[in-house]
Amino acid sequence: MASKGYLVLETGEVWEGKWMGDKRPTEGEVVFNTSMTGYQEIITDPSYAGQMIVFCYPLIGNYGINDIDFESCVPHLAGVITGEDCEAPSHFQSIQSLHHYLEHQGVAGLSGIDTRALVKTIRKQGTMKGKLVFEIPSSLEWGKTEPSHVPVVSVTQPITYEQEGPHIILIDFGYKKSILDYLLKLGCKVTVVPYNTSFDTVKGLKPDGIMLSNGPGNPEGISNILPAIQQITSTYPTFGICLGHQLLALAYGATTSKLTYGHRGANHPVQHVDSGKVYITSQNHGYEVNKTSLKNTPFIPTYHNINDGSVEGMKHHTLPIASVQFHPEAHAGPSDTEFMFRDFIELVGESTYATTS
Ligand SMILES: NC(=O)CC[C@H](N)C(=O)O
Repeated sequence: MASKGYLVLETGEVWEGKWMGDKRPTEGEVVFNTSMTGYQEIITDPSYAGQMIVFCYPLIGNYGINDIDFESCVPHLAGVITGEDCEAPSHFQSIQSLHHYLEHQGVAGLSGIDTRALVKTIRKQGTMKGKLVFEIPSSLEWGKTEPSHVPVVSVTQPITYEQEGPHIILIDFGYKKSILDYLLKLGCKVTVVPYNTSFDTVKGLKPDGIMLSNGPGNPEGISNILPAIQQITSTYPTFGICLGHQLLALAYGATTSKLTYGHRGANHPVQHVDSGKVYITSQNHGYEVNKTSLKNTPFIPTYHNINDGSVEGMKHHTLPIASVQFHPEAHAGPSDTEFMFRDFIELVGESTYATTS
């Protein structure tokens, strides 16, 4: 029988549940995701490094874990919190249960939690730290907050995927495999490079375009790389996704701030400013680019969030640089905005300024 365990929040609130996965107590920032499916993709998205995910959908694990939908080789999240964990999955592609996967990968979790009530608490008080423990501690001490998890999740050496097409440098802040898959499907040669790669190294790889990936944590946590980002992106056509979008904004003088409880789910509506068209997007972020701060930069907003009006995309007013806060690669989520990968590759093909630089 599963042992009892507790989620203890920074506020002192305690939630009792059934322990699942790895047996070591853990701590992290407690965030919630509203997606109804896609727990495997969510759990393996490196952007969740250091965070515990509360799944709003009441049951997870019911279709098991397959060997197709991983977004990274290993999960980096700090824990999983769910209403019910299905221990007997049923799906023709399933190779193991979620419970076993978490156990093998060293990720702890709690099931049997009233996630609806927990989400209401987070919505009201904002994302906060939490611990998963076997016994309620008499006093709460928190581990040192790391400045950024990006150095942990990023590759340490460049990796090239050879193909005949345009050469895209994917700067890895914790990229989801689906981003690489889209680029490869479109025929690109892709080199994944470490997050702190210098301008000279990028130039030496003779890129046709740059993709700035998603990734974990506060974008200000890696502000040391902003001058390189500025130099690289003002030289080559660039597209930024999520953390990549936030870093781009910071590199050109805009500011970012933390949302109360973030946007994490597969049905976030965004509106294209010019056409008025609405797209349903997959999202996973806790920070936003401050709209007013874009006024002092060469960027103009291109998309905004229908729910809270926050900036969801921007483009440079003269150079071929654009970015989005949401995830056009989706996975999990709707493919409404996958056209963005095609548009970017077309732009790379038409662009002359990289080759003349
Ligand atoms: N998915 C991402 O790239 C997340 C970006 C950033 N870590 C945030 O939470 O806002």
